[in-house]
Amino acid sequence: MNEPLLSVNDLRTHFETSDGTVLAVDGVSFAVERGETVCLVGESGSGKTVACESITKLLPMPPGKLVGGRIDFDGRDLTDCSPGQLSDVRGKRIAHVFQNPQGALDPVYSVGAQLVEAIRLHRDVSKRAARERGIELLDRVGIPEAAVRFDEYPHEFSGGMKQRVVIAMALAAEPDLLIADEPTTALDVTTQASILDLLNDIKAERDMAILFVTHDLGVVAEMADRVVVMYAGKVMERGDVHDVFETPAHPYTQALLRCLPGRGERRETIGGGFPNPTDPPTGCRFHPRCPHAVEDCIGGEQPALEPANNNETHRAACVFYDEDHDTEVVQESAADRAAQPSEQSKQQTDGGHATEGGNR
Ligand SMILES: Nc1ncnc2c1ncn2[C@@H]1O[C@H](COP(=O)(O)OP(=O)(O)OP(=O)(O)O)[C@@H](O)[C@H]1O
Repeated sequence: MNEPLLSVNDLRTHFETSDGTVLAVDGVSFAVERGETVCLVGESGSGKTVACESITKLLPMPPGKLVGGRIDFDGRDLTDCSPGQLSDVRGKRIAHVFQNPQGALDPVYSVGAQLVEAIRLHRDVSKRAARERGIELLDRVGIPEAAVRFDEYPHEFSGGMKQRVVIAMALAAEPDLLIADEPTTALDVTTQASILDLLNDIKAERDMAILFVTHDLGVVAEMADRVVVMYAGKVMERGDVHDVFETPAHPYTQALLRCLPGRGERRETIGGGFPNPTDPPTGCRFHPRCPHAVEDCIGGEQPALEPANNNETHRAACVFYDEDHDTEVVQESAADRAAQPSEQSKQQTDGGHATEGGNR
């Protein structure tokens, strides 16, 4: 079998802060194959962005520290690269698109000048050829009258159009992997849908892989081939999108899926608070919020990712999938979930309360 394009193994990225060590990413493993979209999902603070930033060491301040693990990209260990080797990969083979397109564009230069620079950084072409390629790219990402708008400045573009420009700049390098971190969160629903369609079309045309970060499971359903569910710096579940949506194995994934709007009369929230990232619970990090938690969930380390539903590619980090426990206790199908109100919604109806997760 071919090696995956990207393979992240036991990645640990921590931040030293005055409150203690933030275990932002704490032993995370996943892979992205060529030409596929993998979605990283989980509540705010789960470590999705830090995991992505760790891949090309674009870590924010105060300096996050990659304290362990290995990141292999196309056969090269990125954790062991010199800054020069890393800059060959960053922006060329791996491009990033972030939530806020404003931050990615320089207000002082025209969109075209920035595109030409991005193109010439990666290709030895004349200014004229770069201009032609830039107009082609703007046209490809759905900017009307691309030749005219090429010479306009970022402030002359709407939020959705700016994000299209940023995607055009990312594509200038013809990357093998696009890391898209909540690229549509700041946009209205219609613009969001058209940008997602655009990314799907480009992926199919170019056989490009996408690592897509979102907390929106509706977006996952639109985009993902495979899903990695993160919680408090750990992977709780991963698998093919159909398996994870139809038979979610980890109680955390089941709870997240109940929060999808449109399933029942009101949008649910996951009960209990999100853990303190400097002092997360022992055992399964989700155990204080888990309706199925038993003694074995409380101590030690996060359970290993074990095959769920006898499927090697669908795995869950929950004690109920080891050989000592009865898996049926936590198994739930999409049909069961749609038919039954959850424990949390019962509590809400009974006057109990549930809180949105998130620590920022
Ligand atoms: N520069 C930093 N300094 C200290 N802690 C940080 C820093 N950046 C992120 N963190 C912490 O790392 C943890 C993971 O953050 P991260 O942004 O990766 O979460 P996320 O899942 O992407 O959330 P969101 O969906 O809100 O973007 C959080 O506890 C966050 O507060």
